[in-house]
Amino acid sequence: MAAVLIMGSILLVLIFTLLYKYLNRNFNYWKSKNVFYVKPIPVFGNMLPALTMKTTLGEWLGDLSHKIKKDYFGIFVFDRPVLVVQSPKLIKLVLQKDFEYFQNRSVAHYEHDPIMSNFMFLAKNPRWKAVRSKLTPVFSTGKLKQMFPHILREGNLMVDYISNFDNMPSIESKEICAKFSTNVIARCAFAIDAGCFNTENAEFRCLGRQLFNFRCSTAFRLHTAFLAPKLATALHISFFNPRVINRLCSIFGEILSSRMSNPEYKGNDLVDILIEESKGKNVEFDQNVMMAQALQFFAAGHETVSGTLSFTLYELCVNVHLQDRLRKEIFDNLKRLDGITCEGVSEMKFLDMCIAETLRKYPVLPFLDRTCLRDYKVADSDLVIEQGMDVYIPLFALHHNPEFFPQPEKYDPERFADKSKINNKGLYYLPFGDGPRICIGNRFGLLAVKIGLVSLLSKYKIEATPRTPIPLKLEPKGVVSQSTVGVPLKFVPI
Ligand code: HEM
Repeated sequence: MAAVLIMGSILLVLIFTLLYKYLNRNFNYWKSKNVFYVKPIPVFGNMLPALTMKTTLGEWLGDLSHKIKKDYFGIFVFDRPVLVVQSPKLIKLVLQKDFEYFQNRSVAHYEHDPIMSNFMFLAKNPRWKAVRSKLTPVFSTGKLKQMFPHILREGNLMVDYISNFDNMPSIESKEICAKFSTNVIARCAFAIDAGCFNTENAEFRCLGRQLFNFRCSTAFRLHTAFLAPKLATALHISFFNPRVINRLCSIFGEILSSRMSNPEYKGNDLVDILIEESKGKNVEFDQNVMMAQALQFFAAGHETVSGTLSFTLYELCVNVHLQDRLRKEIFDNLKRLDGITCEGVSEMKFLDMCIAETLRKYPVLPFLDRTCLRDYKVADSDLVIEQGMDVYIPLFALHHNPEFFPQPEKYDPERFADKSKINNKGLYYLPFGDGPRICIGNRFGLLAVKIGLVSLLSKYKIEATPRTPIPLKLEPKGVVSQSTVGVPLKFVPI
């Protein structure tokens, strides 16, 4: 009996020792490379604050990078060494000049999944390049001009919709912005009416809500895809809820078939381009690739636009003098050009400055990620980024770094009065990323946010209510920047 107990104890100690060694096997990596690093703890590496949902991913990386004032440093995401790059010059090399080494994101890829493997955001080269070059024309200057009246119409519908709540002390403005952005994407990409302002729970809105809600399952999917990409790939943990994806596929499938069977109809939209690309000449561009792009635009477009719009409304109601200044610019412009026009919207400088400042304070993504494709020796440095190493560019931290943006918590559009002063010594302001993988929808997204703001501010004064959170807290379960409690505001007709 005693012998069995002794053997059992030895076995247990052996198992724990092996497990401990296994979990710590990579923790010598940065030391061996002579790179400054943050001391990890077994299993979690440096991830504990973000995993316990005490802080958002952006704030977590921000805390680390503000303490470590170095051009780059090593961290451990669980047991995986990752290089955090925060020198503007080095960021420029990674994103732009030496892009050939850093063409792919480190986020999970889904080769087994015919739709997800073709999502532009997730796709790896060479597939990414083929898809990106075909879809670039969707957002040409000419196409954006054609979209303008559609977006403006949705802006007017949003204003009408809010008039139903004129006497309400507080309404959830993020939800209204999301209805607007969903309608805009549906109209511009698929030439259909999502009907979010007609029906309270229109199907497109419900599906969009499910893609970025705060449920634990959504947080688990998105966090695993970004932070444990190998696990997500190996276990086929889908980036988005498969039920939502299946439903969207069936809706977009119907739209595509109906358009293909009616070739004389031209929507001047994403669907036209997808169909053109798929015509015989390009076997690579099959139904799945088309479907993936439709889904990609829906998923990427609505949360980004609605978030930026609602964060701007929030800051303008907290900083009333800025709201007054912006409204004056809008009124002057509308009076001079006799209404909201495409040229007028692009001329409004203070509008542009406000949105730039919103995107600084609330960047949509907490960090940009790239994987090094082959060993990369950093010029004038001892650093060699090895093949397979993941690189994080801490977007939120850079945007909140007092060295680049003094008093970073202050909402101050004046920072962008002279844009030539921004990113003049490398890259540190990156709301849309940069380089060949820069956001493909950036000009479209900005146009939609601008039209949304001009439509609202020309008709309503926006006020804080007792329910408006001051300061606003970001939701740790969200991978993109989202307020924990939405953005409740009061809209007072002018
Ligand atoms: C305010 C609005 C938006 C913001 C702040 C934003 C931000 C971003 C950021 C930070 C990236 C990563 C860039 C990088 O890694 O360098 C990205 C990528 C992307 N965005 Fe946006 N986005 C916005 C709107 C949109 C819209 C409206 C669409 C489409 C309708 C869109 C489609 C995409 C796609 C497809 C990618 C992946 C591009 C690639 O890998 O080549 N985005 N976006």
